[in-house]
Amino acid sequence: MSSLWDRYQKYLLRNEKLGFSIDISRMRFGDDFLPKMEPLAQKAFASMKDLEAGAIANPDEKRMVGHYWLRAPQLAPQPELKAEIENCNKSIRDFVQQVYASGRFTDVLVIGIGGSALGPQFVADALGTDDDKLRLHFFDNTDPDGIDRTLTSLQHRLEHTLVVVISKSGGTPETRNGMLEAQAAYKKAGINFAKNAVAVTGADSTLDKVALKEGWLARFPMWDWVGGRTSVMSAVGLVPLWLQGLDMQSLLDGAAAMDEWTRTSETLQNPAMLLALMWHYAGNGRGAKDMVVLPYKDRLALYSKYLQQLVMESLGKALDLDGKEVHQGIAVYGNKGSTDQHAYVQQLRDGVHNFFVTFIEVRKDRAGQSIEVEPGVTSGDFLQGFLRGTRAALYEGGRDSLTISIPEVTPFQVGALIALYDRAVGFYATLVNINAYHQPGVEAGKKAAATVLKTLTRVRGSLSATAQTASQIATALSEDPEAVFHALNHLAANDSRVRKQSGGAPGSDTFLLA
Ligand SMILES: O=P(O)(O)OC[C@H]1O[C@](O)(CO)[C@@H](O)[C@@H]1O
Repeated sequence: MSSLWDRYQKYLLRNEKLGFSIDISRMRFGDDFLPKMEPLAQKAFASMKDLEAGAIANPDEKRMVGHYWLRAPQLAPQPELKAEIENCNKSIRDFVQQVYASGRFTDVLVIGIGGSALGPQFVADALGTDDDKLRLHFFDNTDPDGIDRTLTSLQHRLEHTLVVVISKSGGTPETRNGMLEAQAAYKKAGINFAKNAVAVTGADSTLDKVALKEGWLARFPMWDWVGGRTSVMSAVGLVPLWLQGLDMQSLLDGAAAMDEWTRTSETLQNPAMLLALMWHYAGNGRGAKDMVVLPYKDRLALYSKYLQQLVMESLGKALDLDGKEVHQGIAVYGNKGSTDQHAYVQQLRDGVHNFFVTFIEVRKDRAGQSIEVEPGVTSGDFLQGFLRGTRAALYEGGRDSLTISIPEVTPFQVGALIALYDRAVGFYATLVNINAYHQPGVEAGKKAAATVLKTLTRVRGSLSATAQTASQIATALSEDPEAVFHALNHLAANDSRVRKQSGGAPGSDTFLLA
């Protein structure tokens, strides 16, 4: 094999205009890999072209997949769609201006989950500053304590807090609960919730109807041709992030520029295709290796979490497009370098070899000048040293990595990063023949949760002043004793009337109403 320097130069792809580069030289694919994959890569380019032209690229749900049009409305397949996107963005801008002009608000509470929270959370954290126009907070769970923490931090500013409830389906229980909890807090404080609330949701969804009926401040659309995990450039991200005061036009422009670059069907010139091919190489097209995402920049720490949903919800599928059982997917985890060096990098270097790393390098250290922490050396030099050092150490240990470099964390670059992975995921899905745009598996957990809630209600109703074991209640209700036992424990921990008497073992514990 030629020297690493030669391999680096051969497999480094740069875009001078975007300041972006991707280095796949530390992935140990052989010379025959790319030629072997070329027919599949061409197939992926062709299906992406069809997708962007408005094909039903999500066959199960019979939907188009249009997140690329959000940053280039002129590419939408129908003029009405182009107009819808443009009108929506204009109405968001106008609304944001009205909010600023009113001087009523200091904070924004975003309520959403999954794709209706992760994008806004990542971008808000990556680009936020102390000069933000409005400060963002999130309810992204149905955890009562998490909700209380956020509400407590907002308690003296509730009147000046705009609530943005985001749910594409408009029926996600966690989000509905968050909304009800917020409504209750506003009511308790004597504030008119509707006059502080905004909805981002599908037309005629349950949430949409509530917002309409209660006369909320504003409603913005979420279209069925935008998936939750690729929705940050729709109203889902634009409403909260524009309110925060971020330059969302630059973010859209960065994504559009990356989209343009990644439309080339020249494999070696296409960074999204190189990513998809490297994932395929690393995991043998079966997801055999986990994707460890290591951005060396605090501002990008949530990117790993954002990518976790994008990649795992898109690629983790039981069936392929021909209905064959394949159980595809790639596990994604990561936080940030060099912090993770003091957490799990030991295992990456020496332990089980079940991963490949994606380093993300941000070339510019900071806005101002750096002090020297050692003669002639800055903190940023150290960060660079740890990145390059870890990359080299992993390679020496036989572990593969790829490196993405960006000049700095700006709205434009963040938009470009998001768009790069949007397309890489789409390409990979074609390489392994799956639908990246549905999530049938999530339904199973939702259905099971509904069953648990039903059991909980029945168990609550069956409690009396007489002490009973879980098995006794289960027999009376024809329920599973373990499910009943968990319900009883939950009730005992949260309902002061429910008493638990320990019998030394789950089967002997008794429960009664005090
Ligand atoms: O925006 P919604 O409809 O509330 O959904 C939230 C999230 O729930 C899921 O449907 C399933 O987890 C995600 O795909 C989605 O991003």
